[in-house]
Amino acid sequence: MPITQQQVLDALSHVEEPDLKKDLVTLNMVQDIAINDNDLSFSVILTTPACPLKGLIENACRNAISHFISPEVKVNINMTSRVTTQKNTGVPGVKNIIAVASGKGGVGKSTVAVNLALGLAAAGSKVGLIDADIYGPSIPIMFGLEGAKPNASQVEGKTRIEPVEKYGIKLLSIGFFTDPNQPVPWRGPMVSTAIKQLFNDADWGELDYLVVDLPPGTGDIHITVTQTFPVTGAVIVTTPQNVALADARKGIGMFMMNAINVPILGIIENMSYFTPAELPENKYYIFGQGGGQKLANQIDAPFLGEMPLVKSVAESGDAGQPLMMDEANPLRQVFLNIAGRVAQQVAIENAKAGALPRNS
Ligand SMILES: Nc1ncnc2c1ncn2[C@@H]1O[C@H](COP(=O)(O)OP(=O)(O)OP(=O)(O)O)[C@@H](O)[C@H]1O
Repeated sequence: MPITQQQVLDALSHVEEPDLKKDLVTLNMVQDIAINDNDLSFSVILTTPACPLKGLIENACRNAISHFISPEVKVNINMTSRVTTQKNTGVPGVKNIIAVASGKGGVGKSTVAVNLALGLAAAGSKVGLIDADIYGPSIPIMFGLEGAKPNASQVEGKTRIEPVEKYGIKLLSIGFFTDPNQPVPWRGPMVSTAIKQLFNDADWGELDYLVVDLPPGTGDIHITVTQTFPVTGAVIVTTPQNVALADARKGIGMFMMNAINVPILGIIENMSYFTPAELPENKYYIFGQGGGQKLANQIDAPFLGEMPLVKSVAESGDAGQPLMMDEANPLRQVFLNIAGRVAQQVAIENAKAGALPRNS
C-alpha cells in the first residue's frame, strides 16, 4: 500500500514541539511532503535556525514515521526555519529586538552582546547589533572598528544611515558618531534622540534579531528603548558576587515594571569561575558559586548559561576579534549554546503572544 499524505500528517501529529507544547502539524511546522513509493521527504520549519532542539525534533519525526507508518519507509527530513515575530517592532524589517542589560558596569555585558549576536548569526540568522551604551561605547573596539564612520545619505529629505557590516552582522554604535577622546556631555533629550536615530534612521534591511547593548544600570536610554520599541525580551548579564546580583535584581525590577513590561529571556552569569590555561580542568569559583542560577530561580526565569573568566576573552575583545570568530576557542561552543537558548526563549515569548511559525 502506498503511503498517503494524510498518514504522514497523522504520524507527525504525535510529535510535540517541546517548547511550544503543541504538535508539529497543528503548528503548521510540517511542509513540502513528497512521497515516491517508499521514499518520503518533508520539511520541518523550526522557529529559529539556532534551535537547540533541532536534533531531538528530527529524531522524534523519524520515530513517529517508523512507528505509525512503517520502519521500512526511507525518510529524508529538511530541517529549516522561519524566525517568528509577534508584533511590528517599529523598525521596518526587524522581527525581534533583544536587549542585553546588566545592573553593574564591567560585568561583561558588551562581551555577551557581541558574542550573542555573532552566535545567532553563526546558526544562520540575520542579525544586527546596536551599541546603545552612550557613556562607554565599547563595540567599535571589540569589532576593530575604531574610527569607522558609517555612510549616511539623504533620501527624500530624511537621513539614511548604512550600518557597518563585519563578521556577518550589521552594526551601529553611538561611538561611531562621537570622538572617543572627548567626553560627551549628553542631556536626557539629546540621548533619547540619538538612540532613536540608531533604530529609525538606519537601513537595517531584513533582520531576525536586533541585539541592543544597553548601558549598565537603569536610566534614560532604557526607558527610551523600551517605551519606543516593542522589545521582545531582555537578557540580564551578571557576575556571581552578591553586589552584582543585587544590582541585577534592580535592573530586572525595572523591566518588570508595569510601564515597561519587557519579558526577561533569562540570566547569563559571566566570570563564573577562573580556569588557568595550563590547568583547563580546574575551576576556581573566586566570586562565589551558583549566584546566577539562584537569581534565575528567584525570578522564575531561565538560566541561559555561564562563562568562565578566561584571559582569551579579554584579549579577543581588545584585539577586535570576538571569541566567536576563533574556531579553535573552546568557549565558542559555550556561546553557541547560549545563543540557541536565547533564540529558544524568543520563540517561546512569541508563541505566548500567539506568534507561531505559520503566521510569522
Ligand atoms: N569572561 C571573561 N573573561 C575575561 N575577561 C572578560 C570576560 N568578560 C568580559 N571580560 C573583559 O572585562 C572587561 C569588561 O567587559 P565588557 O566591556 O563586556 O563589560 P560591560 O559590562 O559591557 O561594561 P560597561 O560597564 O562598559 O557596560 C573587558 O575588558 C572584557 O574583555
